[in-house]
Amino acid sequence: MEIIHVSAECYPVAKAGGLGDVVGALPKYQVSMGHNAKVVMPMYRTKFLYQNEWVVDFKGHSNLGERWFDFTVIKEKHNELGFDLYLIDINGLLDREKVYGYDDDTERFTAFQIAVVNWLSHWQHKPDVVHCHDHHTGLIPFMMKYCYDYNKLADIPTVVTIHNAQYQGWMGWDKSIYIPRWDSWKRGMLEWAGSINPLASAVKNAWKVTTVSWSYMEELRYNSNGLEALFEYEKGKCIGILNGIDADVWDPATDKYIDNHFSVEDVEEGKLANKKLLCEQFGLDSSKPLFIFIGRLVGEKAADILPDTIMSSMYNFQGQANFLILGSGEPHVEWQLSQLTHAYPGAYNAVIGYNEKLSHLMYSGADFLLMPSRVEPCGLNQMYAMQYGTVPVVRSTGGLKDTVVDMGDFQGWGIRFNHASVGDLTHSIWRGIDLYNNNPTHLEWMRKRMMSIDNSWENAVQQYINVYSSLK
Ligand SMILES: Nc1ncnc2c1ncn2[C@@H]1O[C@H](COP(=O)(O)OP(=O)(O)O[C@H]2O[C@H](CO)[C@@H](O)[C@H](O)[C@H]2O)[C@@H](O)[C@H]1O
Repeated sequence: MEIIHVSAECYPVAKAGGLGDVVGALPKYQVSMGHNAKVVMPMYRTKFLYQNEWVVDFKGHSNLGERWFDFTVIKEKHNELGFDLYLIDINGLLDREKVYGYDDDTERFTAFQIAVVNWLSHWQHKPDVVHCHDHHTGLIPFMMKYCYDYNKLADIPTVVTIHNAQYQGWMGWDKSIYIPRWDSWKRGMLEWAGSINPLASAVKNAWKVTTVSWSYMEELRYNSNGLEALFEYEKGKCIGILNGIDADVWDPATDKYIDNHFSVEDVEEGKLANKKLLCEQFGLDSSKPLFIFIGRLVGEKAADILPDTIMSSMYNFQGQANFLILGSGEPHVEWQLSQLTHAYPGAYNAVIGYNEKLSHLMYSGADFLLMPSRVEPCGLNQMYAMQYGTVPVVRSTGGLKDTVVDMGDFQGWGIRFNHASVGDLTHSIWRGIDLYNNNPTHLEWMRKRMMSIDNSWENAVQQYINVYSSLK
């Protein structure tokens, strides 16, 4: 099958979070199973662009309201990622270093989507499916059906995958002129609650909607930032498919970012060697359990409860644990987490920023990973942690619920709790400290158990292929 993935992120070209990981891996595994998967994304000015060779595939032009723009589609020459990678360049809009966070993100991603459909409309043949990811590509199913210039694409099946329904790309109706000439009788197919809502539009117009875990699919019907009724109405075309993890990147036996490789057999020795490195680097005590947090410091991840949880753990458990945080996000949380380094030298440290290499060392050297997320569609961190024998300490929600079984349950290997609160998280940290200090044999068993779980992409890929096939 020929599958076109359209996304704002794709690792290692540009990644801001889990979306990048998924779009960097899923097409590669689809290709390895005999399909012809391609990715098209914006041409940001990232390292990957300058380190690889490109050929021009197409040049076109279009309008964003009254603004005329030229675009160029370039293709990576040597199939470095294991699939065809296309980048779309639009000067003045996409030629930036970061993926998101600019005042004109609406204009940037709308122009990107227009360029994608324009490019597809010039193809001599039709792909089997156009697979859009998140709201940045959410207007594409509408454009393919209802924009006069592009509705020859209307019979190509579209699938949208929701990685995160918190962000929906809302636009005021004044921006409706950005969308190329469209059938104004269909305005309802763009709208939700008075705005143009690209995510809602994707759910309405795509032939099939998927999200990244079964539990999150259920949750969307009662907690999806305003779209609950829509998910209830459209539930017939929605399906949950759990993400996999990319074993080429996330395997403690081969990980290019760590020096001390290990596998199930030598997990204790391997992890300890990495833990010692980490503790040396961050002034921590490797004889005590090491709890880490990696991720965006935002409300959705409940990063705001970390400072108080760390203070309460330091007070209640009298320095029996170490903490190391890596992340960036809301400034007041960044500030609080930085300040704590002065309060607890030797037991706590924080790196504010984004650091791919350090994240690998942390997954491999830590004992416990904290994920108190308020919302977690799938969560990759806990799956990476499990692959590296690090016990996930997670709130029972979304994909966390689907991938982690509490150690109190039959053959469980994780720690789960119910509320994103300082009390629940502190209690879970205590369960971790107790396990580490008083039951190391069971901890070792849990590490081996979680490392032998198969979270590979192969299974998920087959489910996506089944979805595409059902649309033929
Ligand atoms: N400061 C930092 N330095 C280095 N690495 C960092 C980092 N902050 C985050 N990361 C990395 O970014 C990724 C985060 O992935 P997640 O899936 O946990 O969350 P995210 O909310 O971005 O993804 C959304 O999409 C994914 C994919 O579908 C869903 O799993 C998830 O639930 C949903 O919220 C991991 O690879 C993590 O290691």
